Amino acid sequence: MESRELSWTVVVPVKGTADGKSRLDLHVPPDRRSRLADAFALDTVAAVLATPTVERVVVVTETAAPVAEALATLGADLVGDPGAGLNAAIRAGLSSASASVPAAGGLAVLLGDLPSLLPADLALALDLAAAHPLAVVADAEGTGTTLLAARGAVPVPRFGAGSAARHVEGGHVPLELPAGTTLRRDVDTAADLAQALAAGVGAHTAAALTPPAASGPSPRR
Ligand SMILES: Nc1nc2c(ncn2[C@@H]2O[C@H](COP(=O)(O)OP(=O)(O)OP(=O)(O)O)[C@@H](O)[C@H]2O)c(=O)[nH]1
Ligand SMILES: C=C(OP(=O)(O)O)C(=O)O
Repeated sequence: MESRELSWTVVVPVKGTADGKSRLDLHVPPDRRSRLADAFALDTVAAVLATPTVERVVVVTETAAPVAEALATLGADLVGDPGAGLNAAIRAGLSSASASVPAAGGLAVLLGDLPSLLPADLALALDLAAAHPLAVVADAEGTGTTLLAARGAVPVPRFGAGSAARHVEGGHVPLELPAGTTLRRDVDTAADLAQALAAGVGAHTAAALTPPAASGPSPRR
């Protein structure tokens, strides 16, 4: 087995604009939906920063976006979004981050819509990914991608509908993870959000769902 306990640099794309999470049909005003999208990103990045083998988190976003300052306050480094879609944003993050990845380090891409993510689940996946030059984790449906990881290489992002199969075709090895891992629980739709709430969500998402002066879901952490 190749070296374990690599330290990782993780690139997280966060749209940060008002049109994020357009499939999340909750019958709420658009500003509320975009606050929720920001909360997903904050919970995702907080979990990544709490993962012991993660050394650095690079968030690619519009640096003027309301969420950018909060992400930086958590401890993420920011890279400006080139404004040419998800794959271009990820390539910008990888190109900025790869220059400072140590020889014994790994480089990963994690999507920023995983409000249930637990650091232990990410740590396990990164540990397993360390055995492969390129690895991928599919979303709960098995069609999308939540994580790409690379050791001694740079992941090749081919995100968009059906991306898991494209990443496998591109040489990323699918990781076998325990059933129920929170790493696969991305939130695109209201049904996904219901499942995420059942698994438990981070404090930002719980707060964003709690109407003022009323009780709502309790944060898990
Ligand atoms: N920086 C950046 N991040 C993006 C971009 N598009 C999507 N993302 C992020 O990538 C992750 C997964 O994206 P999607 O599920 O496609 O999110 P989305 O575009 O907000 O959602 P839909 O409108 O429902 O397609 C989320 O963390 C998004 O914030 C982009 O153009 N730039
Ligand atoms: C962007 C992707 O996922 P989602 O289904 O969350 O949009 C993807 O898997 O490429």
